[in-house]
Amino acid sequence: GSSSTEKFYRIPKGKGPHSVGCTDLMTENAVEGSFLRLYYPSCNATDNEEAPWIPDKEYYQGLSDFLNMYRVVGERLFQYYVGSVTCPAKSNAAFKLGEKYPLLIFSHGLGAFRTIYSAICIEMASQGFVVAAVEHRDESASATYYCKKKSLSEPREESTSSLEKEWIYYRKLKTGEEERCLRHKQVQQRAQECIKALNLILKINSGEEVTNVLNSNFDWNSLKDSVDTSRIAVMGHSFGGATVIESLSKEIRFRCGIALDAWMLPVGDDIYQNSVQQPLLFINSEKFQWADNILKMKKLSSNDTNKKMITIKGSVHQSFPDFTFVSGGLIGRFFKLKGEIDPNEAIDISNHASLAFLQKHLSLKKDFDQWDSLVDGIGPNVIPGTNIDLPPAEPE
Ligand SMILES: CCN(CC)CCN(C[C@]12C[C@](c3ccc(C(F)(F)F)cc3)(C1)C2)C(=O)Cn1c(SCc2ccc(F)cc2)nc(=O)c2c1C=CC2
Repeated sequence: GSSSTEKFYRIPKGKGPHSVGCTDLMTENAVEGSFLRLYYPSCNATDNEEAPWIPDKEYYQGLSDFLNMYRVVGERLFQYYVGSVTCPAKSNAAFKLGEKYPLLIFSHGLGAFRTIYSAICIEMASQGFVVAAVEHRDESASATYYCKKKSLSEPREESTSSLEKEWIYYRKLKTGEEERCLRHKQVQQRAQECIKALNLILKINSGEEVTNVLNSNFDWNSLKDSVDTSRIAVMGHSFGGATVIESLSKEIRFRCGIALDAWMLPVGDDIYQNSVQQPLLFINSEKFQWADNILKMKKLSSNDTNKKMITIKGSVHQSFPDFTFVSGGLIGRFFKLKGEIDPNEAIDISNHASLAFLQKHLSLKKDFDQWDSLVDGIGPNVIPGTNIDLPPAEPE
């Protein structure tokens, strides 16, 4: 129904000129394959349904593991509270032809997965981006899966739409295990998965046939010659922010990056030998950051005018993922899913600053430069740099 509460707890629609579709793509019957949710400008498909926000119950089980809850409790809680939430994008809607769109690769955070940053991805798609939100198989996601090869002995009737899904759950840190070591290995795999996703989209753009092991009726051939292969960026939240930095240093075709509340621990020390040449925007929340984390960002940005940092006042770490929109006031504040700032205001600041930064560094011909002041930390609820007090700089 359209009761007021439902509208209140909804993931915001894209505000740009395009309707948005979304569809899932998985290649290879192996953990080494690519798995991504594509958000894209679509024709105004009225008869398509909105996509399910969290498509399998195993994601609830993975979230319970991640949040140290009993699965039997977590699964029912999530099913009850968010089981019917859809994301405001039309499932498998026809791709909007006629324009070459810049490409954005999105990397999720620790314990997250590909579908829960839909407010950001849908806004970017509505503004004319093709967005590939990858699902990482480094065991940092709450849950993910790959489709096992159909064994020859199995009945081969076409009707068997049920895929044999092999689930991989969140890997907790083992006692005595060095977190830096595990996270550094994971961030390298995550960067490779972003580069693999980039190559996959470019392959599709060139008109090459790609096998989607998921049963979807989306016509991937409609993406032929629709991606602007010279305008590609990478974006991510928290662990995904570290993945942005690693991906930029490994892949020059990523022309710039946006790190949302980056978690710098996984970033190896070698990165500070100026191996990130591309422009990079750090968009930080007020409450998540701490001195050591900020100092690593500053070390990376050492007097490089192409590296910018802004902080959104009143925001928290969870102001970027979708839970900030679907949780009620009480739960939202208890779990720190909402800050003092209204969640919609916070995501608008983040998205507008991102669009302005992307226009500047991908030389887009849009009107996103209207938000240039935000990238300089000028505007309501935003400050340049950080609110964190840093120790006085070491004398040179
Ligand atoms: C439990 C102890 N600890 C395990 C390591 C988790 C501690 N934790 C804070 C949490 C995530 C929290 C959360 C989410 C979601 C609900 C829900 F109820 F709304 F679903 C509740 C409560 C619990 C806030 C984080 O890890 C924060 N964080 C995240 S959170 C990304 C995420 C994951 C799942 C989501 F559903 C939404 C967002 N991504 C990162 O890359 C990094 C960090 C920290 C450093 C690097």
